[in-house]
Amino acid sequence: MSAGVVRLDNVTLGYERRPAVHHLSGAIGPAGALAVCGPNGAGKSTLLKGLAGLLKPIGGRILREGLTLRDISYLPQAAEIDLSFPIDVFDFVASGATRRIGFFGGVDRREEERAIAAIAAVGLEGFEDRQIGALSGGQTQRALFARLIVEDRPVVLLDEPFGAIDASTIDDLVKIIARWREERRSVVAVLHELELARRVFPQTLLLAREPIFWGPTREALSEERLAEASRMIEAFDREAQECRRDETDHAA
Ligand SMILES: Nc1ncnc2c1ncn2[C@@H]1O[C@H](COP(=O)(O)OP(=O)(O)OP(=O)(O)O)[C@@H](O)[C@H]1O
Repeated sequence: MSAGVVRLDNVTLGYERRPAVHHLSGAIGPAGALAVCGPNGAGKSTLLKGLAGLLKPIGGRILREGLTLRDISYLPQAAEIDLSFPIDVFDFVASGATRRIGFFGGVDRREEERAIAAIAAVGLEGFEDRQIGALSGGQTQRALFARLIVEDRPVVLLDEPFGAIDASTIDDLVKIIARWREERRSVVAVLHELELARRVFPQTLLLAREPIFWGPTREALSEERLAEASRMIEAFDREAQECRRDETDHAA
């Protein structure tokens, strides 16, 4: 699978016209593997939402060359995913085929086999009938990855896929990412685990509301650049606090 390219041209993303990330230019793919790192509040999740088409740029352009939004899988942060509805693991994983079979289409033998293979690939055999809401955090993440396998799209966006899961689950899911890379998909992952970024992703974007560095991971995650990112965010937070104080003063 040869993915197209997602190109960012001086992109600003934000909420209600308030910028959260700006001056971002670069390209992802084909078959790219990019870690997005940076302190809390750096704009990493905002960027992923922009790449997924959930947030329109308030400046600049995001171009999807040789791709449509339907070619992009997006796994939000765990806290944003509601898994309280009644569905078992098999049906949940098989629902990744919706784009191919439609909302009301039945899962045929071929799709059934895909779901079975995906469940095996993430190590969830034996859990097919378990309600999705009754899985542990690590098992849930495995099920979410299995659904991404069934989705079978050329670009995969992962927001903090390894938060609060144990080392053996991380190892298994890293293997899935390695397989996606062998299949020449593009993978973009927001990561707080810098060692994993160094191990798995050749390219890293270090973000602190604006790009600190976008390039080889070892260079992006140098001590100096990480310190610079922390300083930028601290300065930004200080400024924001002062602005809020101003607003309160004016209101008083
Ligand atoms: N829905 C929203 N409405 C308004 N502001 C938002 C919204 N989501 C995020 N923000 C703001 O945008 C900025 C960037 O947030 P974002 O969640 O993208 O950062 P992050 O790097 O992913 O942080 P973390 O590592 O803590 O998950 C923050 O100041 C945040 O408060």
